[in-house]
Amino acid sequence: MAIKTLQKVMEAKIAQGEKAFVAYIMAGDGGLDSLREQILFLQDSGVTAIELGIPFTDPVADGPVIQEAGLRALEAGANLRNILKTITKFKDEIHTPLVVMSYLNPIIAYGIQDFTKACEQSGVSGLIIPDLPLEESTIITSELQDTDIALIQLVSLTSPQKRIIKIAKAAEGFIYAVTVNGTTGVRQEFTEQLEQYLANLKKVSQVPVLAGFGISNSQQVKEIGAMADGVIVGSAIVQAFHDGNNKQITELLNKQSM
Ligand SMILES: O=P(O)(O)OC[C@@H](O)[C@@H](O)c1c[nH]c2ccccc12
Repeated sequence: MAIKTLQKVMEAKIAQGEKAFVAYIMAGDGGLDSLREQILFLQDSGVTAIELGIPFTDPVADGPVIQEAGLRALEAGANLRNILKTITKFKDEIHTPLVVMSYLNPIIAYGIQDFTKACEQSGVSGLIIPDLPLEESTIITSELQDTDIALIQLVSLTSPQKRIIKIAKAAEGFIYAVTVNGTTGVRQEFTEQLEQYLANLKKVSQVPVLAGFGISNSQQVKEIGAMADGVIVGSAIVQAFHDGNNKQITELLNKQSM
């Protein structure tokens, strides 16, 4: 299996002695019209990849900030289909890999084959499907095989080592190391186990290991970034865009200095 673009981009960043930074946004929060602007803003800010959240009525892994953003996006009429269609319109302007994060339900409703085709047409480089366990992932990996779209696997603090090794074997793009037990959203403190957890993942994984959940300020970006190959920041960016505080996002990235 050829190495996919998303992974190559991550590896190139890391090879420069830098850390990867993935910024999550809720697609359609602020209306579908603001999607282009938000993506280009993050691209200009120098993020390594952009994670596009698809709004869903039952986002079991999400905390209040992303839940509310999802409701606003749904109210604005955003859905998987029109989000992908919107991106297709300006895909030539996007040079930063896009990762679609969706729960399984909207993908099944779309139809897996049609969804995969639409992702290819809009230039999507990766997928995160948090409620699709590795054991069932063939329903989509069979469609992704001949594409340049990577299915990102998630690992949690409670994953047993045997499972971690299994996931690492199947991993492509990067491994998403969830850093908290619970839902997305800003945290003040992280478990003492974090360093060991991430070190172990890096040891068993052939692909970059990125840490996400709870990371919201430059101090945390730096500290947790140092333990992994990079970080993923969601709620803090979603909130900043909602507040019109783009400067805060720039600061988060500028002080990255990892
Ligand atoms: O918001 P946080 O705590 O910074 O966490 C990242 C996260 O938002 C993003 O990657 C994400 C949003 N919803 C998810 C559901 C599952 C896995 C990951 C996600």
